[in-house]
Amino acid sequence: MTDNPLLASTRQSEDADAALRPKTLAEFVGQAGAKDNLRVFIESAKSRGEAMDHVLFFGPPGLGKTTLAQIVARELGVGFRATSGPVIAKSGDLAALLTNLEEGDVLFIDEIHRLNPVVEEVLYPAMEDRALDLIIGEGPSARSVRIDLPPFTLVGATTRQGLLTTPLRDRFGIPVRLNFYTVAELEHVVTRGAALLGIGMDRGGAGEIARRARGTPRVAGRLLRRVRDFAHVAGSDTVTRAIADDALTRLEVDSLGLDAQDRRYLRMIADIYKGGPVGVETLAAGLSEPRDTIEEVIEPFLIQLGLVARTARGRCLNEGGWKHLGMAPPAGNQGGLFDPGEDAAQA
Ligand SMILES: Nc1ncnc2c1ncn2[C@@H]1O[C@H](COP(=O)(O)OP(=O)(O)OP(=O)(O)O)[C@@H](O)[C@H]1O
Ligand SMILES: [Mg+2]
Repeated sequence: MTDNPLLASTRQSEDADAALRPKTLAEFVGQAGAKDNLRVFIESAKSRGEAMDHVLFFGPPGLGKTTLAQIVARELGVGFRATSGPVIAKSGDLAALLTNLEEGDVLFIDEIHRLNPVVEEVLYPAMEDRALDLIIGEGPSARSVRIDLPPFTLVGATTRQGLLTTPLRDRFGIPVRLNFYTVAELEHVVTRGAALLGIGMDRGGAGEIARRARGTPRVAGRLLRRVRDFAHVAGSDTVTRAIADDALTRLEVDSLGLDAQDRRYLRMIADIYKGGPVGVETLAAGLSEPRDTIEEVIEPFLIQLGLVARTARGRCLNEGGWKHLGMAPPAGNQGGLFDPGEDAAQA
């Protein structure tokens, strides 16, 4: 997912993110079910003195996968090694990472759906038997040697759980889905962030930013910084609802939290394809966006809001989508009639 400019800029803001990143489970806002379960698994692993089972975090960008991976290591009181799928080019690179782990360490592999298949093969025995199968020599004299690895916890993160191979997915004992945050949770994220950054913020201001943060803490953090700039220039030391609303409107973030890119996507389906169905490749070409960006970044939130649906025949605008654009569906349009099976499968 680093191939697209949007996510690349996301990566660049990772430094700014670091200041707001919660360091403990207690500080981590929302995702109550996931947190409760993780707490149990962490406590249990600690009391048994064993490495925790492998964990897979999956869900849209910016919901806290990397943050939780770091928290898991910290709460377990073990070392944290981080890498990412596309960076591990050869199986030898992964072997080197694995043999350098210390007992109990967390090895974090971001974008794990982008692992090279040859590298992935090395991971199977490492995850299952905590062993490494190496081939020594070449030709008829080649032999396989098994090396034991220290007990470790693999933490994988992906925005595309569906792209993981079944053997890899099955080897994670603890799969954790992250969901979009509620407005109340994001209000908490904004209030906490404002305090950490020394920004004056009243409840109205926090509520307005939270409502328009696309269900995503990373977006909340980004909007918080931008709104702070507007407040600063306006000579106000407290962000109120009016200041937040004015700033967000100028940033082209609308009442549902959709940005210009989201609206361009909705308008393309409405104006050119009369509400759909239209295939994702066609939309990608029309919007000059990579298909990945559409599927990973744009669509999940619009589907969550019920504005569009993924159907077997393509994307369709739902009634809410037409309404949000202030348009009426053309007569005879069947937008909203969709096959729920595909959405479930895509999730
Ligand atoms: N539950 C939370 N409470 C407070 N802040 C959060 C929470 N989750 C995420 N954040 C903030 O959002 C930022 C983005 O989170 P993170 O980098 O963990 O997302 P991610 O799921 O790994 O995204 P990506 O898929 O792009 O890698 C963090 O720096 C942190 O400041
Ligand atoms: Mg991440």
